[in-house]
Amino acid sequence: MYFYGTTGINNQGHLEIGGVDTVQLAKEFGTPLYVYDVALIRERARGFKKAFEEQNVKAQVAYASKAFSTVAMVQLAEEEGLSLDVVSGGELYTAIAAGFNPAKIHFHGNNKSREELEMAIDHQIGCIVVDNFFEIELLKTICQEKNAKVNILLRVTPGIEAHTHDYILTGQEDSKFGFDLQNGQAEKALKIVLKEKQFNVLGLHCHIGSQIFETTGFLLAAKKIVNKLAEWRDQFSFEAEVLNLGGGFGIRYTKEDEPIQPSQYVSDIIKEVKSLTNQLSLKMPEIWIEPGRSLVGDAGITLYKTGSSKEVPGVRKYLAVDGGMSDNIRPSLYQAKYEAVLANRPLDPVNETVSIAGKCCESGDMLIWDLPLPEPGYDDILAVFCTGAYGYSMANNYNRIPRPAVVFAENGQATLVVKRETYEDIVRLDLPLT
Ligand SMILES: Cc1ncc(COP(=O)(O)O)c(C=O)c1O
Ligand SMILES: N[C@@H](CCCC[NH3+])C(=O)O
Repeated sequence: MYFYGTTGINNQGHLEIGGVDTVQLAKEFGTPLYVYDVALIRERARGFKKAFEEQNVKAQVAYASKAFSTVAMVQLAEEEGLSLDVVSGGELYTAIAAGFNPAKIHFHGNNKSREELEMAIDHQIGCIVVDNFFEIELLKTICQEKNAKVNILLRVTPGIEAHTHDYILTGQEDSKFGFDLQNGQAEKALKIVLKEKQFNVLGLHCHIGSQIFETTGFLLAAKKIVNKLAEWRDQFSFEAEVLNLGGGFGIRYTKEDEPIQPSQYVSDIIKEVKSLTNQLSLKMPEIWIEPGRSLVGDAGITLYKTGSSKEVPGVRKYLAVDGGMSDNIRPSLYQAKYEAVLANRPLDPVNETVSIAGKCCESGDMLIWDLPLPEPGYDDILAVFCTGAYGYSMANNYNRIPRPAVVFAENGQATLVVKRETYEDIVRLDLPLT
């Protein structure tokens, strides 16, 4: 059994997190329930920040809020001195509603709407990460209308194929994101934005993918970009103040995953950028990163109640829980793997192998295949680990299942930070036939 952060077993023999008994949590707040170990999120945030401070490099650690965006989470990010990456009007609205300092917000996205860009400009956010030629024109027009000047980064694709699931590759040439560095698009974009007085071009951004376990991809990306920066310094007298290398740092979901320390990614990246800029006599840019999963992923667990089970003789036993792909779509979408225990009796001898099914009307709604467990009964509490990133944020109402509540646990204190959806919420936007 592997425990993350403050997760462990208490005197009652129950799983606890943040000093709070998970069986009590399930009783008080119902299931399914997302629970976060706040101390672990703080530890992860401080780890990234410290890694930069130790190397004495100007930096911003921007929390990629797509991993888990709620008002309380954004406030926690601010408490920890992080910047914030948002990718939609909804995430930006959440940040503003949370009172997050707009100057530390970076806005991403491959198809930001006019309304979203206007919202970003009106709130004077820190920077807009420009993704494509269409956006350059749109942003220019809006800035002219509003007589505004914005900080921008150009998102470039450096042609890196990170070793991860195909669907979460983003740094390769054939990508819907960004300007390609090698086929001349990035250079063409730079020439355009440098001419526009509405833009203050801070530098470049790239994101090579997600759930990456090696530093090689980041270093290769840095090398390609810094080499290009040297060419651009000579051609256009442009020197980047900022180099944003995105997020994507991998975490441990199961025992097969062997992540490296955040400080390792950071120190390898810094070493590489320092050495490259030195060689090419470029000034050392600020390094920005955008971790999402690695800040919140292993700090979250989901509690479910067990329900029906079905034996397929000689094949397998299915055990159904009261959630599924509606609260965690990652197994169906990416064949993502998770580990889990019975939270109400984690120390019971493991004597069964069961496959955890969700309750959605979809054969692919399976949370975990072949999970070793003590023989489960009806109404046991199943705790699935490492659901803190892209769980709540990708939750949906398929089969009109209400989305679960979210609780923050810290120092023995449980705080409800997102209420459970109700059936009234489910029909709230529906209009009857007239
Ligand atoms: C531009 C950008 N930045 C940051 C992230 C965060 O990635 P992760 O949660 O893997 O750290 C993503 C998602 O992959 C992204 O697309
Ligand atoms: N949502 C994905 C990762 C994509 C990240 C955004 N570019 C996941 O659950 O792993």
